[in-house]
Amino acid sequence: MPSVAANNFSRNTHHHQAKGDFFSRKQKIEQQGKNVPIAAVERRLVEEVRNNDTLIIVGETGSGKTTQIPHYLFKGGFCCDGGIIGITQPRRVAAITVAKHVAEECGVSLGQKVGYAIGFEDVTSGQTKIKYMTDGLLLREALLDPYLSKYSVIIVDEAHERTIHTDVLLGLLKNVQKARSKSINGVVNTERNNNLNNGHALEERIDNQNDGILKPCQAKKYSPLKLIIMCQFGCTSFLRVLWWCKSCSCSGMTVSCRYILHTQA
Ligand SMILES: Nc1ncnc2c1ncn2[C@@H]1O[C@H](COP(=O)(O)OP(=O)(O)OP(=O)(O)O)[C@@H](O)[C@H]1O
Repeated sequence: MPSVAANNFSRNTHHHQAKGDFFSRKQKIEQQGKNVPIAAVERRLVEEVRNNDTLIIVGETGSGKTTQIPHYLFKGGFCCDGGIIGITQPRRVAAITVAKHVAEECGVSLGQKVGYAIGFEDVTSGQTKIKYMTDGLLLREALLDPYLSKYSVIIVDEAHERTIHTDVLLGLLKNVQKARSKSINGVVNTERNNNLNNGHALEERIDNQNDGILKPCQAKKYSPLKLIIMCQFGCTSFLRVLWWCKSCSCSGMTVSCRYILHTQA
């Protein structure tokens, strides 16, 4: 029969081994987050979001768009005014697994700084700043809160999949963005828009024809909504119809991520 001392020794060894495993896994995950190609353009990316209300990000699969960009924006101060960063996924399982992975990478419990919401399952709290969800869920939220007022940034991921929810969401978000912008300025800032779009007024004309779905709120002022659409290479033509875009490449990357920039919807 093993002695008490031997039992204690074995328990301590197990405890230290588990602790060691935990820290080496944590280190590995943190390292993984730093090694993705998109990490090379973190500062540039945050700057682009700061300067543009709508950004279309095109990058290869695995370059780190889904897991890293929300965190970069959080660090860049996009939640400072109390707003949160919402990221939509076409599939429930993706929303859950990515949220778990990002929470682990940030070293927080799921449901605190990083959470997810799908169907009737809501793993978020008052502290949640990065929220992964299905695109259908965000559409449902828009029925209750048409201005999506709790979001400072909304990221539509996997837009190239063109699910009905994603397509409807893109149209809706464009309207929300415009209404929120009007609630502050009275008008959409077309001067900046047109300058950065090389003077193209086409989009503004199309918008005026479709105006009236969501009227700008007279009584309340909303902060501008930053909108980021993420998709894979070669799938942006439908977005160019919805938004008049100019494009620019980001140099110095090991795996290319192209940014197609747009100013304001
Ligand atoms: N749930 C997860 N579990 C473990 N590792 C993950 C998970 N999600 C992402 N990763 C890791 O993070 C890296 C970046 O993935 P991420 O999903 O951010 O890339 P992406 O550019 O958004 O790709 P995609 O366009 O396919 O969504 C991956 O290479 C993978 O190693």
